[in-house]
Amino acid sequence: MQQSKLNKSCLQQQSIKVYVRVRPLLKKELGQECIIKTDQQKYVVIEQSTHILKQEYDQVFDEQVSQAEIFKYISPTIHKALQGYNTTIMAYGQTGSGKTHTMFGSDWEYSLNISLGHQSTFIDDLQTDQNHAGMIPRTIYTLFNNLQQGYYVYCSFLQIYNEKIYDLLQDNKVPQALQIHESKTEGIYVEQLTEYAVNNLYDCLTLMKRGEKNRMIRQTTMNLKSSRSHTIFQLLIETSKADQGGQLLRSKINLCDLAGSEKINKQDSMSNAHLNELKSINQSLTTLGKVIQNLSQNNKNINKLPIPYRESKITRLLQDSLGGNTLTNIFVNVAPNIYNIDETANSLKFAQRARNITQIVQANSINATDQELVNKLLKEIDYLKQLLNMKRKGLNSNDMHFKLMKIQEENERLRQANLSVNEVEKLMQENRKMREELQKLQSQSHENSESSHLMKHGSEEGLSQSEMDKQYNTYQQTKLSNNGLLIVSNPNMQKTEVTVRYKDRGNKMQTKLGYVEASDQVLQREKRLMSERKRVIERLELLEQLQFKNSLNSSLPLNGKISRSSKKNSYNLLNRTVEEERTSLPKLKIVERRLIQ
Ligand SMILES: Nc1ncnc2c1ncn2[C@@H]1O[C@H](COP(=O)(O)OP(=O)(O)OP(=O)(O)O)[C@@H](O)[C@H]1O
Repeated sequence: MQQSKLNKSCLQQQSIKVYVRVRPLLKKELGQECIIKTDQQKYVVIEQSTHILKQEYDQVFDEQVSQAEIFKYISPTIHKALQGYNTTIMAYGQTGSGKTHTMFGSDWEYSLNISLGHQSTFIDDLQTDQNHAGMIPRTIYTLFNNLQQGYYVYCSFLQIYNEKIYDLLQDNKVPQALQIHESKTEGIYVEQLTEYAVNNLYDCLTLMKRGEKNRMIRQTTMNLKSSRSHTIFQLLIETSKADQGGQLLRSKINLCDLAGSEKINKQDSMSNAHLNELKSINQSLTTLGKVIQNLSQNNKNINKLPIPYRESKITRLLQDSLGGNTLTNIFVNVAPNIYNIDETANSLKFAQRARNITQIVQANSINATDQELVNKLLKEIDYLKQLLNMKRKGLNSNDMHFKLMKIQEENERLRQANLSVNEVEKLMQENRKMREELQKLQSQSHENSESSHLMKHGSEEGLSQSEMDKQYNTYQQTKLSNNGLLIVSNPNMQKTEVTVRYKDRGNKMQTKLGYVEASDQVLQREKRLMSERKRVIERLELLEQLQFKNSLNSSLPLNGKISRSSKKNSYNLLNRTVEEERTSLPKLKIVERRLIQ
């Protein structure tokens, strides 16, 4: 096996690109003095007695410049990501300066003309909209529009709140703080962060909206909906087919919306929670400032300063974006009014320093037969299988042990063998398929748990099927017109979504979303399961007789034959239902034939 290494394409030197964006005055600020001027879309000019400056940036956007116009400067980096370059786009600035507006947009899907035929309208609007959708939805749109066959996309979304990392795509009631790790193949990564396999633009936008909803926000003096956490929405792009040189491409797009710094307002009484947030936001931004300052000085000095990446979670996670192999674009958002002049001057100082940082970048590719990659894939596949197994068992009475056992044996065989490029490609596809199945099961089990609760309420109310259907239709329309993104799906056609009414403890009428299962469909499913179970048991019994006849007491090679451990495990499984008989039964048939010969 070859040594683990990231293959290097030609190295390029690249400065961090810094864009300054000045937001317009908000309604509540109308009439206030604007102190920021822009010149030739390159310079920021401030001429006040306390602050006089004229500074150059890669681009300066005044309040007139639309989101669509701004995205034109970002779009080339997204294309670079498709060639294997890691890319980061982040927004920095004081609270209320327009970071979230720049990255996500401002309630854009509500403001657009989204009707019941929402999908095409939504996409058309994203294409033509000038001012609502921010850099993240536009990045997603551009990425999927340019994705070639054989490219896979995975998506994750995290927030750092009070110096703890949380997964924004898990609707955990008690969120679990996650840990940062570093490995040779992965670089710096967050353990247990869910990575969703996304196949299209809709799925990806839906995840973005789901995560955004889970983010911590609070009303502050500066902003009605102030983000209280740093977020990173990450898209991982991988090729599933190696090129002629046996290389697989792998790159990341980090889309980061930082929390904004905020002054302690002595007049306002702040809650302890608010003060704690403020302290940890300001501390992490100070560390980010130090990192940027030292990196920019190191560019000029021979004596290198230490870079305090580890002093905050955000700098640790962005380590590669700030001082490593990444094409980095920073938006520095500023408010235009005199009231914020000190914060604006600080933000511009940060922007100047960031501009001095140069990075050495290269496209990433991994040798498909790299031992570390292979080990990682095998480990992941083992893990996913176990998860899948548990999920499947939790969902219905079908038992997947038999299948799992077969796959584990196959895995063991692969582990001992040197893998060819083709085999690694197969592993990657298997991994992807399992992730997709797991995601489906996860969303189904979520629906199921909601369903049993709501079914109860539905029956308590004694709603008839037609009443439920009527309410379902009303619900469907509300949901589509409210959201515009989520499709109410009914994947296995065994359930019908309804809105059920019920009385709460205070005897007040409430409505909730629920599901009803058509009874004949349930019966049919049970019947099918029973006959599958019977057939599998018969096969296993026959196999046992044949093995006995042939006095097969020693292990056989695994490929296409059955081992002693399989035999033993098969017997343990006799009383369990096996779901995927179509895949397991043909294999058993082959075994029988060989034994008879
Ligand atoms: N370019 C812009 N055009 C129109 N409105 C804007 C623009 N930038 C910001 N706003 C508005 O200003 C307000 C504050 O913006 P936003 O929430 O994006 O700030 P922020 O920097 O993310 O703040 P925080 O750090 O507190 O989360 C919002 O109401 C937003 O819609």
